[in-house]
Amino acid sequence: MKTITFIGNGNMALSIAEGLKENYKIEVVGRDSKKLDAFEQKLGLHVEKSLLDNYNIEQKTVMLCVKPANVEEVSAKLQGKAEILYSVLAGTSIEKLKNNFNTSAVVRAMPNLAASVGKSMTTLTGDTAYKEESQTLFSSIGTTRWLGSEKEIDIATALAGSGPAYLALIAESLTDGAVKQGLKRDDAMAIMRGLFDGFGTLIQDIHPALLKDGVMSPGGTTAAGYAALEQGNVRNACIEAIEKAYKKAVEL
Ligand SMILES: NC(=O)C1=CN([C@@H]2O[C@H](COP(=O)(O)OP(=O)(O)OC[C@H]3O[C@@H](n4cnc5c(N)ncnc54)[C@H](O)[C@@H]3O)[C@@H](O)[C@H]2O)C=CC1
Ligand SMILES: O=C(O)[C@@H]1CCC=N1
Repeated sequence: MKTITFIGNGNMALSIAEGLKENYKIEVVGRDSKKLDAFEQKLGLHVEKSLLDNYNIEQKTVMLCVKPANVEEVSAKLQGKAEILYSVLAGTSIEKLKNNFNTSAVVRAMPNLAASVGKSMTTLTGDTAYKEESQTLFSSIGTTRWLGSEKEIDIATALAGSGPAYLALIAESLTDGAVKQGLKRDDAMAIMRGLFDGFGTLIQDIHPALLKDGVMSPGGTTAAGYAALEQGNVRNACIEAIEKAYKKAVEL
């Protein structure tokens, strides 16, 4: 069994480790032994746990899962040269990773929160020698797509990395709208969840514009609601959300 060494033991590390644990041996490296114990407990199987100080990454397959601002501090504590460094850090360039970490190869990955339910949309880019291995690794937490440049993965970060938060805003506000009109909160929540479940399947095979055409009856309810969304500039707000998130990724 190949070993994957997680550096960082937060939400993303745990979600990815959940997907990998059947087929890979997991090691985890962090700052706090209590948090490492909690990670092991949540994962539900024995993992090799180590503290960060002077940890040796020689020839290891590393999964870097700390925050972008921690790169300098974390890399300074490591020894040895990794075989490959997978980084899930938003907006952190391969050049910056290579300048800080001693590693033969780097692949950037951008999963999303759905990794925790095995349905992440993960984009990948970096050393093409690891294209296949990275796709195999990350397909254990959902769907993968290899991209040809770091600019593209920064845009994909805005779309699919941050996307669950945008859809959550839509989900919450539509539910609030139904409550405002008099639907009970628990009924509104259950109906919203059913809506997203069905929509998630439908959108796999149909263009969004055609889906909309299929729902909208002449002079009907959908046309009335849809016009209100257009009046509220929701389309433009979505386009701007991607622009702002992409620019932030470039800044990080
Ligand atoms: N949460 C999400 O939906 C997504 C997050 N990401 C990326 O995943 C990375 C981790 O995010 P989360 O797991 O959500 O955050 P988290 O806060 O749950 O985990 C961060 C980890 O970094 C460790 N850490 C923090 N400061 C440190 C330091 N100075 N030295 C050593 N370790 C330190 C923490 O102990 C923790 O284990 C981020 O870089 C983020 O850009 C990528 C895709 C989606
Ligand atoms: O908000 C963030 O910066 C991270 C990257 C994508 C999702 N969460």
